[in-house]
Amino acid sequence: MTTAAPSACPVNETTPLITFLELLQDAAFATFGPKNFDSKFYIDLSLRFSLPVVEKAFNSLPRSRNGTVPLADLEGFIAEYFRSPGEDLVVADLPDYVPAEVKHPGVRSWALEIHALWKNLSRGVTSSVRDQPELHTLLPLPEQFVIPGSRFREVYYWDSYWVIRGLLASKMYETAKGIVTNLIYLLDTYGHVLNGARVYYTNRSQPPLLSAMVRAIYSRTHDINLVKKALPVLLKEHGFWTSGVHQIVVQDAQAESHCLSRYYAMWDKPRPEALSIDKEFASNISSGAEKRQFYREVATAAESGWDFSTRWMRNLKDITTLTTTSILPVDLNAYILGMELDISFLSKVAGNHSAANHFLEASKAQEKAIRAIFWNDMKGQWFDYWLDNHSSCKEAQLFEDGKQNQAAFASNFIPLWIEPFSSDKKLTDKVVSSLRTSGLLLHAGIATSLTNSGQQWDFPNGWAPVQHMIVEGLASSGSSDAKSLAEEIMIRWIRTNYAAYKKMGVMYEKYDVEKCGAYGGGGKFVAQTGFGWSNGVVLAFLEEFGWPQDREIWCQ
Ligand SMILES: OC[C@H]1O[C@H](O[C@H]2O[C@H](CO)[C@@H](O)[C@H](O)[C@H]2O)[C@H](O)[C@@H](O)[C@@H]1O
Repeated sequence: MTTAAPSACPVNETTPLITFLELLQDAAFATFGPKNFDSKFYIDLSLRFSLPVVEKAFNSLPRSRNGTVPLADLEGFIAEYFRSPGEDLVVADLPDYVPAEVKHPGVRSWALEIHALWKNLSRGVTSSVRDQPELHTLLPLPEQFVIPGSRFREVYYWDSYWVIRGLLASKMYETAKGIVTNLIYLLDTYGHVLNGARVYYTNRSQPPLLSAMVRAIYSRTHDINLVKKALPVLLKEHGFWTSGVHQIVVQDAQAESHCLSRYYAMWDKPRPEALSIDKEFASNISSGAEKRQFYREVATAAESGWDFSTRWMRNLKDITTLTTTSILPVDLNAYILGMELDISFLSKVAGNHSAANHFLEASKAQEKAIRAIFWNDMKGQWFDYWLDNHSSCKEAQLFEDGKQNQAAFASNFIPLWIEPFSSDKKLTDKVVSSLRTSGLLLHAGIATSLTNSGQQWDFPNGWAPVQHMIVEGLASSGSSDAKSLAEEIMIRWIRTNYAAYKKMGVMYEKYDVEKCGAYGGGGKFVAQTGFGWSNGVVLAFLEEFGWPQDREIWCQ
């Protein structure tokens, strides 16, 4: 799969296998109907025979005029010509897995069960994926990895940050390094770290946290070889996010220009892993060009990790008004600032002082840009900045106050995770009182937004990984008020999760939002233990904050 020549609106080419699996999906959707239909199941199938052989058999299936195939014929065809999703993965051995020591008696069994879940979630690819990649949508990663779980059977980019933090808490350093090696491989091969390790994810990335992973591992292991291996590709990644279609220049009121970044997927068709949903979303859009633009906005929202949220919608009730490419997101730009500081730190460790200085300077410019364009001193938050629709990276935009989106989102507080902001006590105090009055603090933790839209990245859901970044920012700041807010939030969240565990057990699949009275405001507030990145957050929390023994939160 190669990227088309640079153009105003780049689109990656698709592959013959994806095109064929989409046709199969269409036939399956027509035949089996929409109930319980999951596009991802079909796009994750692997072929038992070469594509021409499978296509020939598919084309000779009997069909009605509306595309349905007799049920038995389609089921028989799928069983004969495909391997089920997941069959091209093997459960991996984890040589560095050791039973954890947990001293606190109240939570020992919970912690040990979560720790043991690494064994359930570790995978490697089969030799067929390496030898015959054309039969698989799974990509041939060189090392073992940890998957989120459930229908997500591949490694994900930003999930891996919290997986790694959890693995470090579990002292599984080699497994953590293996994941980074895989992401380096993807970055080297495709020019960016993919959303996930599947052919259909090559057209976009996800929130860029690779440098944070490398730094977290280095701080534990002092593995200089990992740093040296990572640095050249981290430079590549920095270039990916700060140039071309990702970069927008905004000129502030003092006529100073700031370079900021946006999400921008190189795709303008339905997502192959969500084909039926995306086609349904777009069914009322009649113009071909508008449809293509809409599909790009959808894929770009997926790149943001926040798929989907009213954060990206001009009309909160209408998904077709997604306008993700026309928004400069606070969190993305905070992560890029973090990346620059990490690269500077890692370059220094590797003895490259000129690169260290260069990235320190870059970070100062990025920090200044974040303060100039996103920070709102009256409100004590950083707000996403809305561009005019279809803004190109060519013309500089003139800053206007009214273009800050003042709706409350958890992402408005992400810059606190990055040191230049958390170390600014005056600013942190302002942010703390703004967070306290934002309405986002609920019984079980921080909600992602205040709009109950039914989207998974909106109220009343709260996502542990995002929440934990804010909590870490608060905890690391010099403000005692911020530290006590961090503890307050974590205690609410961990208490809810522990109560859920006591009621329903540790596995993600067992959780049932309706049945678990302890959730207090949305299923996603639970740790989702059994799910990769949530396990990581729980273990990182336990390691970082210790067990708050005096609070009696473990006795419910
Ligand atoms: O299949 C639909 C979408 O699923 C992914 O998004 C969600 O799960 C990811 C894995 O845990 C997570 O990283 C993301 O934040 C979630 O919204 C996938 O990343 C999307 O690209 C995909 O279209």
